[in-house]
Amino acid sequence: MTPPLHVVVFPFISKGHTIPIFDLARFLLCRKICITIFTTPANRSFFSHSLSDTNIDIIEIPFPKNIQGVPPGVESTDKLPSMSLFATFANATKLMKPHFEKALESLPPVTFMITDGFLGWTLDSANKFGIPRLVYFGMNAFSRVVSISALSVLRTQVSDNELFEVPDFPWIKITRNDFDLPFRDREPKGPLFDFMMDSFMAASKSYGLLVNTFYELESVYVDVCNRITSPKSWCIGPFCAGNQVLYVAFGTQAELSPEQFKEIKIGLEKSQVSFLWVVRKSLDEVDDGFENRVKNRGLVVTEWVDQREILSHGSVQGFLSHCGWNSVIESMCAKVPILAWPMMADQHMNARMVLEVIKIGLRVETCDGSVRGFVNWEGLEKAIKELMEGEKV
Ligand SMILES: O=c1ccn([C@@H]2O[C@H](COP(=O)(O)OP(=O)(O)O[C@H]3O[C@H](CO)[C@@H](O)[C@H](O)[C@H]3O)[C@@H](O)[C@H]2O)c(=O)[nH]1
Repeated sequence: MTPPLHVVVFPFISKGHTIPIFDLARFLLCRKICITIFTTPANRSFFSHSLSDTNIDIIEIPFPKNIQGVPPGVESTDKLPSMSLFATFANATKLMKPHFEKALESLPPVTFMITDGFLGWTLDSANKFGIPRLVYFGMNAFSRVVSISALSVLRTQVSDNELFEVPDFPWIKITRNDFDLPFRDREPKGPLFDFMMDSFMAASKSYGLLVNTFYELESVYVDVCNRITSPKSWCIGPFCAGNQVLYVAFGTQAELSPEQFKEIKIGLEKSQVSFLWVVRKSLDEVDDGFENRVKNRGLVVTEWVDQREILSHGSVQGFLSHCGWNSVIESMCAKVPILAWPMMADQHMNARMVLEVIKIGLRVETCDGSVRGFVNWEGLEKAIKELMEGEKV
């Protein structure tokens, strides 16, 4: 058996950079990737608390002491007395390099690392250990390419509030004041500028950029980004939608054979999706370890639930349903697409309506292609993946 992929993750020590990385890490966990995440002692409790439901290994390495202007114990940008200390703070992280490398030495083989763009110094460590570095920058493709394209105009005399066309995107008008200091200066310089240039330089020599966006949202800007900058930007967001939950419930009357039950369990396990499965009777007399194997992403409930509330939860992105009319209409109201698995009564007609008339769902595949056929785990896994990930397999 091939060993699981192992990824080292090092978010920048600021909440706005760390929180999306937690989402990304969960996304990787769902794909059976082992994760080791780095942070500093003062951030440890935030990490442990936020990741308490996962098996992510947290390694803390000391944050440098006696950094001028940075009070002792301040290890996150939200705790800085003033953001004017940002460059000093961010530059101080470079002193963590020996600790980071010492920790890397003792880890099992690392497949790749994902480190924040502001931790540009990790590129050197990555190269030393022969580990590809993927960079996470908090910004989207639009902000990035519009800023790059505007550089030539910022070098001119254009005044602070004068609208100008962005050279590569003439339909966008911005002003010099849309940029922070020192970047809006005609000739920007200073510690923050130098720090950013170093960060961008390190990113450009890395393996790839992970962007918290999706291609369809800003395809024009992503395409330009990939044309004028390197390495490639991979749009794998939105990270916050990484934990999409499939709600599985077959109403109050449908009966499933033990064989069919077994296939559902395997299908849910293999699909790797997060799920909430409401069953009318307990899963099995024999404990086959199913609930334990899916414990970080799947929940089986045997009690009555508030289905409407579940469907209206933002994480629920799909409903594997028997297509009882109440379930269909509740799913529609909650704007949740349906994976239809009709079983009896009007449900077959409802499924046809869902698929062929209002087109708000897909259907599970039966072994013999008939509407009442047995559904094996492969057919179920395939349909779940298509519904949840848009992947036609
Ligand atoms: O734990 C639970 C289980 C069910 N529900 C609710 O119970 C209702 C279930 O209704 P439905 O989805 O229509 O399923 P059935 O109970 O199976 O419905 C029967 O009645 C429907 C309406 O006539 C028919 O369309 C179905 O084929 C028939 O099986 C829905 O409102 C659900 O929200 C909960 O709130 N919590």
